[in-house]
Amino acid sequence: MKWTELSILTTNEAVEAVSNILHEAGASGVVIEDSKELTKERIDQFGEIYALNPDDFPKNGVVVKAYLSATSFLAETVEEIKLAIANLVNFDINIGENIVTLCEVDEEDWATAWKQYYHPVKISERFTIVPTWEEYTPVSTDELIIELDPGMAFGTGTHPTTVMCLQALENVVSENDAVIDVGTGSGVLSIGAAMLGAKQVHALDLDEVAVTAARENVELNKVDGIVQVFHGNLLDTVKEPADVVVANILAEIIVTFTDDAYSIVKPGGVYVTSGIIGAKKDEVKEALEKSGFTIEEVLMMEDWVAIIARRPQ
Ligand SMILES: C[S@@+](CC[C@H](N)C(=O)[O-])C[C@H]1O[C@@H](n2cnc3c(N)ncnc32)[C@H](O)[C@@H]1O
Repeated sequence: MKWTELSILTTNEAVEAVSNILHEAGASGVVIEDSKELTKERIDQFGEIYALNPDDFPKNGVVVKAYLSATSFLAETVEEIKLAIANLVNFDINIGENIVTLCEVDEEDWATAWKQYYHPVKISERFTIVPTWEEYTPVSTDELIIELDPGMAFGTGTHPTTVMCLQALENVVSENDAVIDVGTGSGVLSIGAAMLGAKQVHALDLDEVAVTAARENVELNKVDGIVQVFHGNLLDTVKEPADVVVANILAEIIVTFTDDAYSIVKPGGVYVTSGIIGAKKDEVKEALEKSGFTIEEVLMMEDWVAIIARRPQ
């Protein structure tokens, strides 16, 4: 299958907004190439500094690449994207040079394009995420290793929202808990919950590609006796209450089902939400409180927020 790669040369300031526009326009994946990445010092678990190839990065600014299926209404979609990006200046966002280029790529090329940026990374007190194609030896005995091949599903495990969700799960999942993971993507949060001792995890996603990727990753991490992956829309098909529910989707979606989440979280249980950009924090907090949750903690990483809320006893 052919895909169209849309490259936008923009600024650091605009990168989240541009990525959101691309996601909303139906892009099946976004790759960010930041000129600053080249000068950042990176040290892996063993103290080795690894080098990146300068040819993969822009000289200045940030290139955001999105992949659109050739079957979509490409010309219209590209025009809408250009317009939405140009409109960002009305919100005082500097969009820099805003050079937009298009090229055609094979599925195989984009499915593997991001692999060069993806290495083992310790993302919390206990979790290290290891791509399936990398060798890794645990540093300590209580380290929990999640092996992942996200394929075309969201969830390399290293996005700030995923990292915050895993950190939150580390604190709230207890032995034998029942957990629900809404929008499981690569399955990373469900696998994490199972490794933390959950006795059953119900993972679901609207995207069939994610369902397949999550099932493969669940098997790879040998938690298939605990995690079951389903195709489904939000909590529509979930009947069993859970001790912990996690949803790393978008703020706009989270606010639409806080009542359903309240009904499915057991009294005293926890609801972890993320996928929330800083500007939407209060809107999500209000929706959660209106449904009856008590906000326990708000985590922040870069411009992203995760909220830990509890259903009172
Ligand atoms: C930001 S990704 C999070 C993936 C993963 N949980 C993580 O933390 O890395 C959001 C996921 O939610 C899924 N999603 C979006 N809308 C949904 C809906 N209405 N019902 C179920 N899943 C949905 C998307 O397909 C995507 O896989």
